[in-house]
Amino acid sequence: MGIFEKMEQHGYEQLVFCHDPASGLKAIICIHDTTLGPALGGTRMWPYECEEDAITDVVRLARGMTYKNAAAGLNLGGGKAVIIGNSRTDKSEALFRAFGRFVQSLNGRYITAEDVGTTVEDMEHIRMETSHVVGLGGMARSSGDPSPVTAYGVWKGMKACAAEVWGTDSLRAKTVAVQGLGHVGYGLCRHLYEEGANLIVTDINEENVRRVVAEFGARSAAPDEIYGVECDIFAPCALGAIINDATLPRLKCRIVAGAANNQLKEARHGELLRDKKILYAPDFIINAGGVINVSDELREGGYNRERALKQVDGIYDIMEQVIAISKRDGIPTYKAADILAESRVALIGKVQKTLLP
Ligand SMILES: NC(=O)c1ccc[n+]([C@@H]2O[C@H](COP(=O)([O-])OP(=O)(O)OC[C@H]3O[C@@H](n4cnc5c(N)ncnc54)[C@H](O)[C@@H]3O)[C@@H](O)[C@H]2O)c1
Repeated sequence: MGIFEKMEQHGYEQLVFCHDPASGLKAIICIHDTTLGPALGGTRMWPYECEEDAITDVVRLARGMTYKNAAAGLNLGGGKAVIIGNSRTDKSEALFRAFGRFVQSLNGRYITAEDVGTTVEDMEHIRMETSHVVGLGGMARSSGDPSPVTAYGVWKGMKACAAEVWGTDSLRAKTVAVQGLGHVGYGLCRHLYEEGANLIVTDINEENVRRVVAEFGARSAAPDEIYGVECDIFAPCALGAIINDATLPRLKCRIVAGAANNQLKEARHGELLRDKKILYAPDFIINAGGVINVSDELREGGYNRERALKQVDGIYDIMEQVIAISKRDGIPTYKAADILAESRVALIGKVQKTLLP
């Protein structure tokens, strides 16, 4: 398929190929949709085997950001960038500064941030060449590590699901199985523990398990056992594609709600969850706390944590809306989430501007 054909298929606006011979930079920036505002999305550094793979990844991720930002109620469009290279061996100040110049050349149509393979230090190099970057470390008014805020949003989204299933959003005495106790999983466990939930946890890193068992009185399970434990809620906070043909028949929960990206291996697994009467909280709806937090840096006066957390509280209402659309249209929640995002883009796109000519 030709590149324009690919762009036409899902309405991509712009694909920018960036090459800087001196630093060896080879990057692609994709702007999917700027109806709601400048395209915000991180820069991923990955050793793609071929250019085709890099293009496929960047367009998929950019489109995902349009949906995530729109559903979160942000006035931001969707974009993403990929740098082709090995994040352990190919990084240099020159490479990220060269990339920063390309971001600057887009004049604010694309705003970048950290992603897989890039760090706060890399963002600081980008910042030397452009102001269109968020999520810097150590600066006054920077938003810092997004993970605790992501965890907070997941907890809120989970509570909205609980209200639907049990008629009360209290998670007290509910049993939650958490897979992955890294930055987000740990924070989620803290909220659940403080609310009085029972925890069953797993991680391939034993140290992470020990910490959550000691601090929050969790019971541990082996990594492969977690899918089949008796629980009320399953919270995937590690890997993608964990809702699949092998795991689905083993699930004994009423809700799946966690932070991991791309939890459904295929769309049909979203249908199968619904058939099993398991309420699925679409990942990009309930893990939007991080992007809401970082985007607050762009608002008037710079980052304000209180304001950011207040907006993350809204994930509860957004999850309620997703459930309402799913019931109204008789469709699984993953589809309802797409409808919510698409209708916001369509609606705001129709708002007439009233500026003087
Ligand atoms: N950090 C954020 O703000 C944020 C925002 C949105 C989405 N997410 C997504 O949430 C997930 C977790 O993010 P994070 O920042 O906590 O990552 P992390 O790397 O800090 O934690 C992931 C944890 O999962 C564990 N893990 C890996 N494979 C496992 C397996 N097979 N079984 C059990 N545990 C396993 C790792 O050992 C690690 O402790 C990722 O999918 C990420 O893309 C994170």
